[in-house]
Amino acid sequence: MLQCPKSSVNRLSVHHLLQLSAQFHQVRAKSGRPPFKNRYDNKDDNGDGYTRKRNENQEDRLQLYKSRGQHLLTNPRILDSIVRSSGVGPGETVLEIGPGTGNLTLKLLEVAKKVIAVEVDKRMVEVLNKRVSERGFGDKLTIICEDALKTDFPDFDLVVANIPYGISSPLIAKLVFGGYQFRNATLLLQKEFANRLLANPGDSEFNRLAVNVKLVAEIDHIMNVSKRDFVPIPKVDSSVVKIRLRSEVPNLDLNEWWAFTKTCFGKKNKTLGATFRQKKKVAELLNLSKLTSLDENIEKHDSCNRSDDEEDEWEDSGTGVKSFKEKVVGILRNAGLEDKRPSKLSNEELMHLLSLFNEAGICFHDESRPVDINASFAAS
Ligand SMILES: C[S@@+](CC[C@H](N)C(=O)[O-])C[C@H]1O[C@@H](n2cnc3c(N)ncnc32)[C@H](O)[C@@H]1O
Repeated sequence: MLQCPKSSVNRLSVHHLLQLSAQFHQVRAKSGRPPFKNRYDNKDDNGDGYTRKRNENQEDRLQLYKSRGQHLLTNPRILDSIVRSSGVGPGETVLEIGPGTGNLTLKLLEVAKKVIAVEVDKRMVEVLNKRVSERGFGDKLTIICEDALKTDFPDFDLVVANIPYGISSPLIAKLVFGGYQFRNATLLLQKEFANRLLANPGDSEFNRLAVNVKLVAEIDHIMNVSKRDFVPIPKVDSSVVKIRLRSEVPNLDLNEWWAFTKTCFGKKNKTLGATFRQKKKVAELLNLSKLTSLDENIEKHDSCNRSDDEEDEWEDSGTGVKSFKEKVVGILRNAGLEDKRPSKLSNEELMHLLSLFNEAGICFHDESRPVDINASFAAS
């Protein structure tokens, strides 16, 4: 009788599956019936690293960890569609984040000039290396065995990747704000996350990440992918999106913009009036504005822009919190935005509001603190 270990199916190692399979084949051989052929007996390497694992002893213990987002895309039709929709050409270098066992990498190597694969898991890298050299593509592949969020990427033309979903926000922020020049990024993302990225002002999913990414890039939906196309099957469906950097981006201080959108979208369903009336927020902005006005250039600029009356009011206000709050809310009111929710505003409206605040000497970015894109976008 076949015996299945008591561990759950998700934790069933390939080693156990091989044992089960061997027992099954022995029973069948004893019964005199011809050997049973299943899809795991195939020698073909049709982009399914999992299939090969069952044929090769050294890979038979490779466990896939959910914590690292290790869901391998195994449907060759979807893999082909992703490569086709990326538009990668024979002269181009592709950056792939999280190549895993190489299902997508092998498809990319067939058409690209070069692939740079960034993979954090050494065990995956071993399998990838082996499969790629067996197919004679070794010269075209560079593997960087590091955390994609902690390493600088070499030059590339395109990104094509089934990324670990847990790092989607900071990774996309790194790609679009990291100073990289590339034609486009074709990414497989969790469907809900993709919907948020694709959302427009007024949509319920519209959030800070969408606001920020749309400032510098355009995003298109390419296709949906069923959870059943992955091994192991995840809980969620996926979507492929294509991100293209805009050729012209607004001329603004990105640190200031990120800090501003963080304030506005802190509670995205609150009106801006309610957000900017919060005592803590008012005190924070007041402190920041005082700090910033110590800067020589800003001091000059402020003095030029403030009337004597305004200057007196600023200085006479003791802690200044009350008059500062009135000033902040006054700006919102005059702009007709006091009762508006940030998720209903276009980027142009938000940029206009930021310029009004800045002109009034109200700043959002604390220059004494270094900006960490990973941390800043981790929770978007
Ligand atoms: C969703 S799997 C995709 C595997 C393969 N591309 C496929 O489609 O079959 C994500 C891969 O990203 C790797 N990974 C997870 N976190 C990473 C990180 N911070 N940097 C680089 N790779 C990472 C995982 O080890 C895993 O191999």
